[in-house]
Amino acid sequence: MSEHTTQTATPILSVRQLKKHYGGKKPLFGPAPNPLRAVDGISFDVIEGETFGIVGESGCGKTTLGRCIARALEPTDGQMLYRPKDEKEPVDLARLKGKALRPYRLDVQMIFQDPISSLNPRMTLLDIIGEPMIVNGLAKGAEVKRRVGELLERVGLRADHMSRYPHAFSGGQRQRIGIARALALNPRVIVCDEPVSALDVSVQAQILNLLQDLQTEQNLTYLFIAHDLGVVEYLCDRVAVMYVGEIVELSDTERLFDKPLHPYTEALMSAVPEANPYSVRQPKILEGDLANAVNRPDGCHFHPRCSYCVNRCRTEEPQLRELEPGRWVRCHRAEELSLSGASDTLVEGVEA
Ligand SMILES: Nc1ncnc2c1ncn2[C@@H]1O[C@H](COP(=O)(O)OP(=O)(O)OP(=O)(O)O)[C@@H](O)[C@H]1O
Repeated sequence: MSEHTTQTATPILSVRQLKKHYGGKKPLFGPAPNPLRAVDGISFDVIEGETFGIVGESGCGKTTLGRCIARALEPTDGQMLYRPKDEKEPVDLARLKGKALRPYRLDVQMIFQDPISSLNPRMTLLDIIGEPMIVNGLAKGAEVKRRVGELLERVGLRADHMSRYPHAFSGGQRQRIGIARALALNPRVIVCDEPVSALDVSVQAQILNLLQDLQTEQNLTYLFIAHDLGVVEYLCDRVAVMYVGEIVELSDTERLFDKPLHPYTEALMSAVPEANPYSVRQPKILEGDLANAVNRPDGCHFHPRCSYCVNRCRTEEPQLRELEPGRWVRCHRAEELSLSGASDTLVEGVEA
């Protein structure tokens, strides 16, 4: 059975009990310290062609998860079962290394938050986009130039820009270069790590539209990491909400924003500033800091910050369970709470 999804389509990627821990090695003498559990037993399926959002506060493990999936980091434990295009059986990206990993590694590319630091300032666009093609044997000679020109035009730049360096471009244009570089390897899955959060709002919309057009054209699958819930609501088909290395809620986007099931999701939504003058929303302040990923609170890790906390939450750790088809939640009280969604906030009878 597919875990944490009720979609019937075959997943392109099935993440199972994925862990990435830092530290915790036993010293020569004395007990091993607790590791930092950046990602701690995460499972979900991603369907081909969908945009799967990953949200949560800074430090909850989103980037670590994305980097493990793109194999920029080696997971500590768990599986990442990827279904290659012409092969029936999935391969476990978490287990493969070196040469065996190489062909599949191309299929999963990453776009980074900061287009300035992710592009080598000493390389021209031709080298930045063309070199990975050459290294991976996808093109050589004049073919490289032709492909780079095509890619630049496809992402909204000009082919004759290829002789320039990244510093000659604006933030939005640099993100377009980052997208062209990811596309150069003909990926099927792209991990987009906060791709628009460093950009001006007007430029954000252009980049999001470009990503959507590319997805339709090339049947790309996106893992979209973000903390801007507006962007997530606009772009994602399904969303996983993370808290200290774990998924606390997983749902299709529409139902998540309409009626969240986890108090943490409700608090994240409530924290989004509203421009609507008719809103009667009382923002739920998320008190305290994100729990410490080395010494997490007993019971539900969110309980010290939760306004719905009861005794059971302090002692018994909730499991991620399917409350409605396709809706997973890690909260003992999910059935009895009636939480506010993003649209639950207007004065009655007044349209936004
Ligand atoms: N190389 C590392 N060594 C030790 N700890 C790390 C390392 N990388 C990340 N961490 C820790 O892992 C946890 C998760 O970090 P991560 O960057 O994945 O979170 P995030 O949700 O992506 O945050 P942000 O939105 O700020 O990027 C944090 O506590 C972070 O300090």
